[in-house]
Amino acid sequence: MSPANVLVLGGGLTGLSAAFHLARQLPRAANITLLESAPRLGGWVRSDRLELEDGEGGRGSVLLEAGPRTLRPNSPALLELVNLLGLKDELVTVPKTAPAARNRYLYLPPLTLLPSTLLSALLTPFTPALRPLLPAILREPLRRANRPQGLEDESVDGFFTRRFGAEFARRFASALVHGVYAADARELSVRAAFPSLWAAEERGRGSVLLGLRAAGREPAEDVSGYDVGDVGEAVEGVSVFSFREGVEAIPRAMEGYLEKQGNVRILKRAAVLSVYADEGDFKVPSIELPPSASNPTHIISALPFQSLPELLPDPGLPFLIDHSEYSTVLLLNLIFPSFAHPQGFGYLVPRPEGGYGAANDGPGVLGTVFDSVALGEQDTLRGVTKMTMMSGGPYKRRFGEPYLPEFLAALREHLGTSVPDPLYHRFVLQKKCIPTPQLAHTARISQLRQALGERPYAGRLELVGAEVGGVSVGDCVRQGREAAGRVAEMVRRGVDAG
Ligand SMILES: C=Cc1c2[nH]c(c1C)Cc1[nH]c(c(CCC(=O)O)c1C)Cc1[nH]c(c(C)c1CCC(=O)O)Cc1[nH]c(c(C)c1C=C)C2
Repeated sequence: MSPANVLVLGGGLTGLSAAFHLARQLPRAANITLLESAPRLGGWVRSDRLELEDGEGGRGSVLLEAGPRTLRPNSPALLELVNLLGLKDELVTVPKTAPAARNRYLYLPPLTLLPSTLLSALLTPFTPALRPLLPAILREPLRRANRPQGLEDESVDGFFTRRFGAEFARRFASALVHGVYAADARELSVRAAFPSLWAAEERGRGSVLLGLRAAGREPAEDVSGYDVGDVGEAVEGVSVFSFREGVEAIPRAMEGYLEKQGNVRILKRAAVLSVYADEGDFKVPSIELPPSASNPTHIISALPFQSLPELLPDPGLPFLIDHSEYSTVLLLNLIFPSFAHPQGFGYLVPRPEGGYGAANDGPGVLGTVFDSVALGEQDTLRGVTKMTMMSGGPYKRRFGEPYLPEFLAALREHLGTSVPDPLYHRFVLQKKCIPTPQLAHTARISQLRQALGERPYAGRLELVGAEVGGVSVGDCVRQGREAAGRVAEMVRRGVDAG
């Protein structure tokens, strides 16, 4: 049997993970081509080490992240990658007992520590800013079930308003959505964005809190089907982790592995214009592609869904895909001379009372991560404070001319303290970096899956990525692994041409 030709589109985490697992599973039975339009692989993940002086004669380096900075150990697919790529000794871990794990703040104002346990929630009357929110939490389990019959989806804001009241939704749900999707809770689908909350309401017979409590007693995802080696033990009791050289250690190590495989070709600065599906091999017209890649038997696309309607000249699929919306985030990495600030992961800022777009929005800050609290170990320059401010998303501001003093003024206001001028700062604009699933997203994705199972695709075109299976790093690498597994299975069974 001639080898299958598998084309992987997109060299972000999902595409890299797909190519990595394919190469491991089909070392001889497939030619694998990975195509990336950018000059580098890794997608939104980017870690840069910067040499710096502290202004008092001290020299050293700091690690800056332009994308995700911490990873959660609840993803067996991610732990498996750490093991297979030999990254265990590079781990930087944050124990569950550390301030960076326990303390998250909300700018209500003032900056307010969120209770992390039920007991601390009951003590919130001593925190004046949280006092109005406590009754909403205490009443929720007693509130009768109120999901309208037949309701298939609703906005995150609608969901929280129904169970906890409008004020709780504005202050808490909007901040939660800022901290994960950089989006407007009034537009985001709760079923797609927070499936565990939607399921908890069902499990708790109407009460989200009772449902979450029951879910908390269930065992974590089973790692037995994954080759996690001794990484499971290394992350026991760990809240989040990264690596000495940052999250980009993962895509760099995958690229290093792929470069050594004889049946894998990586093409950067290379994009495809269209994909035609017929009963035989796909046709991917491109002057840049070798024949094995321009007539692939299987395609795994990890491209953002926003680029797919142009790529697939098939009226059915783009119709299902075309509803994708994304958040654009303007990120500000800051290095300060060390100064005292609350010790925790960081803080989130809820939606302003008057909504977005008001004159006093300032730079539209969604939240700030106190990087050096969790990941100070990555830096060799001592005596500095590292933070990242995130802005944009639903705030309707221009991104053209970010203005540092505006951000520093916002930070001073949020922290309620004086903040020194930074030793270093950089702005990074991440355009359309997080998908924001709209209402009925889950239903559209099931229709899409069904269409891809039918002819002419018949399972030979996989569409994977944050739009389909979740936005965390663990979700992305799991999807790449699963798509690779399905393709490998088809290739082994000799199903390569419809
Ligand atoms: C202020 C903006 C943002 C912060 N992080 C992100 C944005 C847009 C991006 C982001 N954060 C999370 C994810 C999901 C992936 C994952 O690892 O789970 C993404 C894409 C995780 C997350 N961050 C916060 C919460 C509640 C979650 C969900 C999972 C969890 O409970 O850990 C809160 C949070 N995010 C930011 C801050 C400053 C913050 C809380 C203080 C920054």
